[in-house]
Amino acid sequence: MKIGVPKEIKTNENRVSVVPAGVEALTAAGHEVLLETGAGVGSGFEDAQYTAVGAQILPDADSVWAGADLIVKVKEPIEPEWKRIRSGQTLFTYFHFAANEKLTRAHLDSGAVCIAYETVELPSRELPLLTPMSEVAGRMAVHEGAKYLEKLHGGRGVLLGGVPGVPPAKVVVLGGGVVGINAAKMAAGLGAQVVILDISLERLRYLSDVLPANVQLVFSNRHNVLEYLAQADLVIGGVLIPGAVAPKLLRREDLKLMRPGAVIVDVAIDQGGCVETIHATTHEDPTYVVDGIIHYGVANMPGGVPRTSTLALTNATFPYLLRLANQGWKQALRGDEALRKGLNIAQGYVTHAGVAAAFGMEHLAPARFLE
Ligand SMILES: NC(=O)C1=CN([C@@H]2O[C@H](COP(=O)(O)OP(=O)(O)OC[C@H]3O[C@@H](n4cnc5c(N)ncnc54)[C@H](O)[C@@H]3O)[C@@H](O)[C@H]2O)C=CC1
Ligand SMILES: CC(=O)C(=O)O
Ligand SMILES: [Mg+2]
Repeated sequence: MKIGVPKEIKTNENRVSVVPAGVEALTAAGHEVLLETGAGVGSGFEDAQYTAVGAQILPDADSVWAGADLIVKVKEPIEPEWKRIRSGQTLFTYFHFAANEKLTRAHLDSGAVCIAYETVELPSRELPLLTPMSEVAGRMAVHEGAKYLEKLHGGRGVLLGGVPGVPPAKVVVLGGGVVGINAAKMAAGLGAQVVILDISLERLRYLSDVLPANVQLVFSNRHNVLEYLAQADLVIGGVLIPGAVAPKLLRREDLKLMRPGAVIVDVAIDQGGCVETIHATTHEDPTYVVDGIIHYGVANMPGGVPRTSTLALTNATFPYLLRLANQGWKQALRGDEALRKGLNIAQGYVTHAGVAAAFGMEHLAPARFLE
């Protein structure tokens, strides 16, 4: 099969979807890898490292998209890329369709098969292709939050860990999944006083076993969210209903309860965000202020640390990519229930209930396309 690796063009996105080790395994299995020149440079991989293991380097994105049966990316194709998508082509990447109707309609119109990293789901309910980036973003949310709490950046001027004689900052984490546990570990390690709110008692029990004593576990309901919000210096949003638009846990009027100069890092922004006043921002211009509260809504946070993120992402995605290449999408999805849950759009139809619900559309079960 011909596998295309375009250079990511979303602003400040320096990850790449396949590393040289992956190309080596794909070419050994008899596949051709078409890589856009410079695709790996932002993650520290030169073209020569790819050609050494059998990749063909193509001069531009048009030739990669035109030549490949299977396109593997990191981020959703953005508008300038839409005209390149061909009917029948398979796309394997993050899409986050439920947050963006225009994106969804463009992919429906393309006739392509869209398998979304973020909804591949194991029987344990783990999201194996989202997990590594949620680990990165959860950890990074604390760095970013600490930075914007500095006075220079408009924050309250509070140091997360405090110092002897001065109490530490209060960090409230909404959702105790992968983002939540990673954020909590980092914030707690810096000495902050952390609260995680989640609706899953099973998850709260697990978190109480593995997290240190400066992390409090609280059941998430509106009453409790507002109580902890009022004391927070930093709020980190990490709730998720897989594939669906994120529930809004903070409303605009709630910001008035918060301390001026407090910071919200809404990691859940890629599914629309869990804060009513959040909108997507970029690494170049990551924050804005509403009612005195700093909002951070970067939708590709791991793109800011591309070396770590590319290695972490491709460790997880590669086995699935190899299966798609070896078997073709239909056979690979027939044999793997987890990967089948990744099918969001096929040949003009929505195949994921969460995406369909976001826009009041109908959806067909993936099985309909695998006969
Ligand atoms: N902005 C970025 O660059 C990135 C964003 N993300 C996003 O971060 C979000 C979280 O991802 P993960 O932690 O991997 O998800 P996860 O599935 O591991 O955790 C989500 C948690 O939210 C909890 N939850 C659901 N509804 C809730 C509610 N109403 N109140 C409180 N808790 C609730 C669930 O019980 C679960 O524990 C996703 O939208 C993901 O796409 C992930 C990586 C990078
Ligand atoms: C998960 C995601 O959207 C990202 O890593 O950019
Ligand atoms: Mg994202």
